[in-house]
Amino acid sequence: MAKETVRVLVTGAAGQIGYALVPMIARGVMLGPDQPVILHMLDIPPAAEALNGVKMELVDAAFPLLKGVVATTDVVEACTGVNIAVMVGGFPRKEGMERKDVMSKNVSIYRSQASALEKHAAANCKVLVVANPANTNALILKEFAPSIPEKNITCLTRLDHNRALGQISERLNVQVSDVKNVIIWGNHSSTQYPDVNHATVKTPSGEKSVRELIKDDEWLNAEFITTVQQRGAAIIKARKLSSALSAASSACDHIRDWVLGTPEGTWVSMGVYSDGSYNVPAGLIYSFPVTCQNGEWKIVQGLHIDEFSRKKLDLTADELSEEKALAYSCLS
Ligand SMILES: NC(=O)c1ccc[n+]([C@@H]2O[C@H](COP(=O)([O-])OP(=O)(O)OC[C@H]3O[C@@H](n4cnc5c(N)ncnc54)[C@H](O)[C@@H]3O)[C@@H](O)[C@H]2O)c1
Ligand SMILES: O=C(O)C[C@H](O)C(=O)O
Repeated sequence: MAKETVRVLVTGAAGQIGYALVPMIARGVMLGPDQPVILHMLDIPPAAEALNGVKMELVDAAFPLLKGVVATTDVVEACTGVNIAVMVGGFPRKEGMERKDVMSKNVSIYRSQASALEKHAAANCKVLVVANPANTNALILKEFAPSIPEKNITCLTRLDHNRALGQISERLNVQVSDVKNVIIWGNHSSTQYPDVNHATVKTPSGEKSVRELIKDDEWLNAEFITTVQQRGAAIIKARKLSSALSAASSACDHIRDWVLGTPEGTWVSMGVYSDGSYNVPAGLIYSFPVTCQNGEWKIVQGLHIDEFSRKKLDLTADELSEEKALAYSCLS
């Protein structure tokens, strides 16, 4: 029997991540090759013409799974009936702007879009915030959409997770698909902690720990961590634009695993509402290792955290607490 069509919202759809993301969704990369979709694309009035151009291209590409396209600058129309919301739209930092200026603009965007989602999205809509500061935008969205269950509001750290897998695979000269169970803890920022202490690689003689195979703790505890933390900045330096295809692909990975489940024995990283696991303060959107089943994520419990890791988990939590305070000060 054909599956019921799913409505997927992409905000900021005329931007560069949007341009990479919408064809992936229309091709079934996000929800599977048998899942029909209707795309809802939102942008702001100055981008309306470009947004219409993206819609024209979607029509021209004749995607068999794409059952309709709503391209609009009206947030209510965009949010109505959506089952999945990927929030990419936001205000980027410009020359001469203070961090607080950007935070205050995004806080007000996420506050109003939270209300629209709460009122008009389908029941049980799953939300992924991509736009920076991703964790804090997601937290504001949660605060202003109190009737959306907190477990339904997440932010993207899967790109950082995938970057960590990529670095390990390059270093060991193994297939990236044979590396698993890295963890990104904390904020999608340069304080994030990419942790390989539980990561493994599939080898002809069985699964081996990444530390055992790399045999270079100095590299793993320093250069590897900063490379992953700074990868976004390195892409901006190289492309003069921030990451887009990898961000779009990772957003698809995030939603696919959330909806369709993580493979047995594998976890992924997602920014989720902290319940105090691993002594991370409750009430932050913090990236944890999670497994997903039946459309629900669960934080992986019981992993040993050594002293080195503890400091890093706390540092990125402190930054998130500061961002939260800054966001609240913008609201008052
Ligand atoms: N979490 C991650 O891993 C990750 C990775 C890459 C980029 N990002 C962030 O994603 C965001 C988007 O990046 P991009 O390169 O696509 O930027 P972009 O500037 O190309 O696109 C952003 C789009 O958002 C639109 N927009 C602005 N305000 C809006 C609003 N109120 N409602 C709807 N749309 C609005 C803009 O008009 C623009 O089309 C940025 O904040 C970027 O820093 C996050
Ligand atoms: O680093 C950035 O500012 C862009 C984005 O968040 C990324 O990680 O590529």
